[in-house]
Amino acid sequence: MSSQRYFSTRSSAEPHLTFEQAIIQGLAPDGGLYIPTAIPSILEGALEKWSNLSFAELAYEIMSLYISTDEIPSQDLKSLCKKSYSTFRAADVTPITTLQKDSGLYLLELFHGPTYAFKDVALQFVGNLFEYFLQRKNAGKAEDAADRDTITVVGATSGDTGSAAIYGLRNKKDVSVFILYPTGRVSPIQEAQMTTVLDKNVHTISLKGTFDDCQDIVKSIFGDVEFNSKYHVGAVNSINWARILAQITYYYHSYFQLSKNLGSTDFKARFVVPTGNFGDILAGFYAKRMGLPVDGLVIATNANDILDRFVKSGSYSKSETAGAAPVVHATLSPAMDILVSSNFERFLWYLARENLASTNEEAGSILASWMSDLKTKGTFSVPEVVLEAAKREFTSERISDEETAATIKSVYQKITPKYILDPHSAVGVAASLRRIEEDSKAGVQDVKYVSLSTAHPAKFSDAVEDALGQEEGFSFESDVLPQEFKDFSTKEKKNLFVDAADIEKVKAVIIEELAKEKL
Ligand SMILES: Cc1ncc(COP(=O)(O)O)c(C=O)c1O
Ligand SMILES: N[C@@H](CCOP(=O)(O)O)C(=O)O
Repeated sequence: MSSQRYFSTRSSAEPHLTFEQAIIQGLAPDGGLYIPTAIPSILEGALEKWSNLSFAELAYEIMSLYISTDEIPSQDLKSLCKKSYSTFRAADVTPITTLQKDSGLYLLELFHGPTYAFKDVALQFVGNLFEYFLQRKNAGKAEDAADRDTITVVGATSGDTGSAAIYGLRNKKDVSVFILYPTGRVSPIQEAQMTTVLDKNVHTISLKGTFDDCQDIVKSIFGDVEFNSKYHVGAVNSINWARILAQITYYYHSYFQLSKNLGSTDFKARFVVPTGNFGDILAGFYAKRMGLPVDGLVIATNANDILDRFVKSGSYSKSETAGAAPVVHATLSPAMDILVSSNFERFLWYLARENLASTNEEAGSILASWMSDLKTKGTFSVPEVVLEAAKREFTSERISDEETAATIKSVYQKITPKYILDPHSAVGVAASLRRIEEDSKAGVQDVKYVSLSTAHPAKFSDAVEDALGQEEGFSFESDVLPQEFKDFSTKEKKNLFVDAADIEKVKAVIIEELAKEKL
């Protein structure tokens, strides 16, 4: 198969990169996100052929459609997939569990990886992929050679990407990791997961600001040509195409599990995704476009609802009402407290290309214009034809904190007694329950809702304790906390602090810390 090439959402006139180049580059020089020149279709009979594969085998089959053997030989890619998913606690890696059979509600548990959040599925793979590319580039060079290829990973997190990236990249040679997170806006467990990793090449930076401030600084660092060319900046956020690619697998794997569970494929599969940066559900979009029989993709947001507002209005606006200042709400699901969903740009490109543009170049220009308006005016609107196309791919629900807490409680009490949801998963389940009720009233049948459970409840004690603390016999300590989390309080920690959303201060810290690594 000829190798896929990758180009920027903002200008396909730029050089088309190989898979390796796109992964190492992370973000395009024009600020755009890399997308493949084509979304491959699965072959006739693939669904039947793949239905009994292991997660790692299935990941290989899917990734092979985007990575040609002249870039990564089959055996190497199989080994990368096998290694990446050998670290998961569940035999099925991402098992499906039945929440409520009668109403067709299922939960896709994505939190059985090393850091107990769905980010592990991609970041275990990304860490091994970076290592693979670097080992290949540095083959034959001395361990201390000055000309070794290196990567300085700079990532932003609202809580889960950070630890998943650190656990995916720690102990990797020629890699340094810098993770920015908003001070006081991640959970204690999320912070401890990051700051208790004392490896010399791992650095966490607590920054006074929001996740969006951290994300904007990361993107600006990628745009700093001099800094980037000197330090070879790498991306672990979902701006990196490898993150999206690796997340496609669990849509297929869960569909196969559900088909086996039901003993039939005669159902309509609808995936409900608690959404913040749009990377998780975008993988579902690719899965569907490739040929997975997906009857619907539902965006479930918390009060930070830029995506829900877009789906309902066609306006992509930082402010909730015209003229008002943008606000990032602190919610029970903090990892989704995101103002601008950076990955939405990839989907917007397909909307522009398929509904407005006659060439890729024209679509890139439209995207560049929309992104420029978003930056300068805080908003842009799309034509009706584009909004209608968007709604054929995604619908959306906005879930309040009250509904989130009520859903944690109702699942625990009656829907699936004693099952404990984390608040992000509860956003998705609340949206699913809303849809199930609507379907019932409308007489819609044969729908199965797969709600993505994106984190283990142990990572969000406040929300879980608030919702369940009064339940007889409930104990967060004994019912929820894994032993490894109990040890955090006594572990040594290291952290760095930046007192403002200031890119120069962040760059200075990175430079200083890189120098220390060499001592
Ligand atoms: C636990 C959890 N759930 C859901 C999300 C939303 O995923 P995405 O950002 O890919 O939309 C995130 C991160 O954003 C998360 O950390
Ligand atoms: N919720 C995320 C925010 C960053 O999302 P990403 O998918 O772009 O890494 C987090 O947990 O950090």
